[in-house]
Amino acid sequence: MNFFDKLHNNISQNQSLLFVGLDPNPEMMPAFYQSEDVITGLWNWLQFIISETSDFVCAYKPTLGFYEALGVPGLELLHKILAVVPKYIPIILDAKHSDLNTSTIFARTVFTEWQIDAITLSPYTGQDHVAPFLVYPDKAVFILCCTSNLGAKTLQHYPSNESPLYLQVVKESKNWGTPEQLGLEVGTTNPDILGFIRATAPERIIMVRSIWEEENNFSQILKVGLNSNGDGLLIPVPQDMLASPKLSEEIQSLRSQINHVRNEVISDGSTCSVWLPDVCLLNQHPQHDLILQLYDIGCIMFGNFVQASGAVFPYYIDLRKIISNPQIFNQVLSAYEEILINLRFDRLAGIPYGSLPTATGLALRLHCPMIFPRKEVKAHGTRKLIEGNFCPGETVVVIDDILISGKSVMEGAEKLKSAGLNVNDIVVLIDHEQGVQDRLIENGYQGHAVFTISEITNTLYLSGRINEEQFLAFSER
Ligand SMILES: O=c1ccn([C@@H]2O[C@H](COP(=O)(O)O)[C@@H](O)[C@H]2O)c(=O)[nH]1
Repeated sequence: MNFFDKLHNNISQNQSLLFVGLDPNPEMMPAFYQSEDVITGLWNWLQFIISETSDFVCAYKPTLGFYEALGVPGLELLHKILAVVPKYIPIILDAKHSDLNTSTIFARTVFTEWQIDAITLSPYTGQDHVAPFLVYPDKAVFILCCTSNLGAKTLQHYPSNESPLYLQVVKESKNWGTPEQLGLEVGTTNPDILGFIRATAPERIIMVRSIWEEENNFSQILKVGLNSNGDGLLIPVPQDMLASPKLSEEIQSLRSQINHVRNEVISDGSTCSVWLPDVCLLNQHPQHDLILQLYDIGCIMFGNFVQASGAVFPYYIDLRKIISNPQIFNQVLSAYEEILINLRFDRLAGIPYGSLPTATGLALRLHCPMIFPRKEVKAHGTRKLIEGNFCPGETVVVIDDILISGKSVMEGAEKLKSAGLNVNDIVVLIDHEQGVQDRLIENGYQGHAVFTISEITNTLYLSGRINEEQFLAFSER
């Protein structure tokens, strides 16, 4: 089971967003455990914490630095602790690892040998550093975006409060991994900061830190950080509570207070005016979320746009942007894949230039060879009309982005046919409708589309993304 599912199972099973730090910090160890040698005392204390809290938390978070500071016995203690945490509770190792040259080997050790579920990472070495951790599909990372440390302010708020670096970290790291694999770590006592981060990353899990430093902000912090389902936050159990002999009672009381705020957020959300259009899930398009995401990243634009044919449409679709957003690109590939698995073909062919990345992604996913017809034939070199290897007589499925008149995709298909290949099926993401499918059939092709332009506009309108005027501009075309 992957980290995300394991976490969500625990959140619903234990009805808790709380996580507990399993930190062998001798300075915080209660007096009761101090008569023994330090490692034994810490081991007994941490075991007590686990037994008192395992029914009331969604995750545990050991901090690597505390174990390392105890030397070899500390690392042995870490392994003992990892072994006694119930297997169904995910473990997030707080390592804030950031070294590029050790990331591959460190990821392997932590995820395969130590069987840790997730790890915290610092963002400054960029995606190159995070990628080795993301090659483990069942594991996750939390990117440190913001800390409450006063000394960090000059960096985090650089260059200005309107456009602070910490928000840039959030925006950039969203491109590194899916919401299931990449969450954010945010230390703050300021509800505004958490609110900005939540608005920038509505889909991410945020592990909050330091929120207990100003306890009177508690409810406000939760309200801005929780998503509309009343989750999306991982909340730490205050450190001093872990030294209490009544830990189990205290953590249950804290859980109730948090769940009270969660319920308020859920009921506020259910009476909000934008809820109504979304409420009928029965009519929701299967690719509803993908449509909204394509709109949100600017692939679907409104206005009067002149098409290659000279016609003016009330929209323009620019699917070339997808490649800059790996998470959405992945979903787009899955949507094509659902259609392709029902077709018979020997090779995939992308139509240049817009559909070459998609065809390449699909070729890798489906382990299927790819070719492409050139847009223009070079006057030098091989002068090939078609790039890639093929055998005449093979069947090729053509991949394109959008069908408007069908002209460009049919031109590509004709080039493939002139080289002795069979082309029956054309698969696109968007069908503009207005008779283009019939035109394909008249020319001997079967068109398949993930969604039509009316499905897109209906979804955008029902979700409140476009207004009535924009919606009607489509229906009246
Ligand atoms: O909104 C649009 C409209 C067109 N394109 C580009 O045009 C072709 C499809 O046009 P046909 O008339 O079917 O030849 C498509 O491949 C795009 O490259 C677009 O991107 N967005």
